[in-house]
Amino acid sequence: MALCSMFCCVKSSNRKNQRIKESTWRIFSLRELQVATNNFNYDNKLGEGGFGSVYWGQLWDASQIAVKRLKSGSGKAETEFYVEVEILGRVRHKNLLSLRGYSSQGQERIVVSDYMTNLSLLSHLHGQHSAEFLLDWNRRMDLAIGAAEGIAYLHHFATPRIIHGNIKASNVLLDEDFKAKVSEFGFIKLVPEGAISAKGARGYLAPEYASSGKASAASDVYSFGVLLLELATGKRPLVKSSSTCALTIIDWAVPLARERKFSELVDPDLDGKYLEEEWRRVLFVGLICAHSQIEKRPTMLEVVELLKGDKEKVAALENDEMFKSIPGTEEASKYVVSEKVAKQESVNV
Ligand SMILES: Nc1ncnc2c1ncn2[C@@H]1O[C@H](COP(=O)(O)OP(=O)(O)OP(=O)(O)O)[C@@H](O)[C@H]1O
Repeated sequence: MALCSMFCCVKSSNRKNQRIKESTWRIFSLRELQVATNNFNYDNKLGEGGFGSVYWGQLWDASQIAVKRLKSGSGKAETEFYVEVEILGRVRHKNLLSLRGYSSQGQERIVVSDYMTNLSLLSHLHGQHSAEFLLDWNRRMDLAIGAAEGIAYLHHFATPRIIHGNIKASNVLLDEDFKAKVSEFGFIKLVPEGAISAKGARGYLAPEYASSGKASAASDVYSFGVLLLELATGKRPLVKSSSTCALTIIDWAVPLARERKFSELVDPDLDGKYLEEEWRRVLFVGLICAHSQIEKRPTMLEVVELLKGDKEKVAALENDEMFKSIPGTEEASKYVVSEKVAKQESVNV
């Protein structure tokens, strides 16, 4: 908390500065990053994921940065790292967190980006900012569309096309105006295969990605669907169903959506203040994205259109087979299967 307030103080005085520095791309020396992060001090640590740890830092010009130090030993050879990171560094879109540069000395492989003052969707939905209720419905809708546009850019317009591979709430960052900045796109190319299946991605991985270890545009769509469901329901990707078991948010939501029990699905933190039509759109789009049959999932471009409210497409979506009520037994047996799976995975909830 102390660390957070320190960041917030520095934040406002640096806003202007940060905007000016945003687009510069360069190689950092290890020494400069050591100075900026107080030698990768524990107090500067923002968190740790499957690839390594992220530190808050401040450069000589007072701009704030996030420094991702990839796990030692997992580093790619210098040339390979350089090639991949240079490709990612060229990607620019209003809803993607651009890289500022990198450092590659000895065994160290470090990626530098701007520090996002409002942290991540994870911290607002389930973490340190959740009690402040800063994500009203308008912001959530805006974040959903923004993040979808960022990912659609990666899939359909970036050269070469980029698969994100690790879409989740901690990788959707919020800038000072609460606009979505999707981070860590393409990082799966910077780390060894399998790093993603770490426990942090639980509940986000499409079944075919979890079993093959191969990410695809369709597996990104699945993960994005889970994210939409989190925004609509306020639940985590794994929903507690008993003291020892959890369901995926999809298995929890599908039966309720089929029975049109929306009041049981909506995030109570919204306190009834949301546009029903938009909320349903986010719910149904989220569910179709997470369809178990890959070919039924929309592309990210279609997701953007749907979220923006293409009336015909949304109506067709709500009438999709997936949301037709199925008599008793099938629904019940689906729950049992999910519970078994959850048990086998010894999910900790
Ligand atoms: N540029 C940034 N600005 C602010 N916070 C950031 C930034 N980059 C990362 N973070 C935060 O730092 C924390 C650690 O990030 P990190 O990416 O290491 O972990 P993760 O997202 O949980 O897992 P993974 O490595 O699988 O993405 C997360 O809470 C993330 O939201």
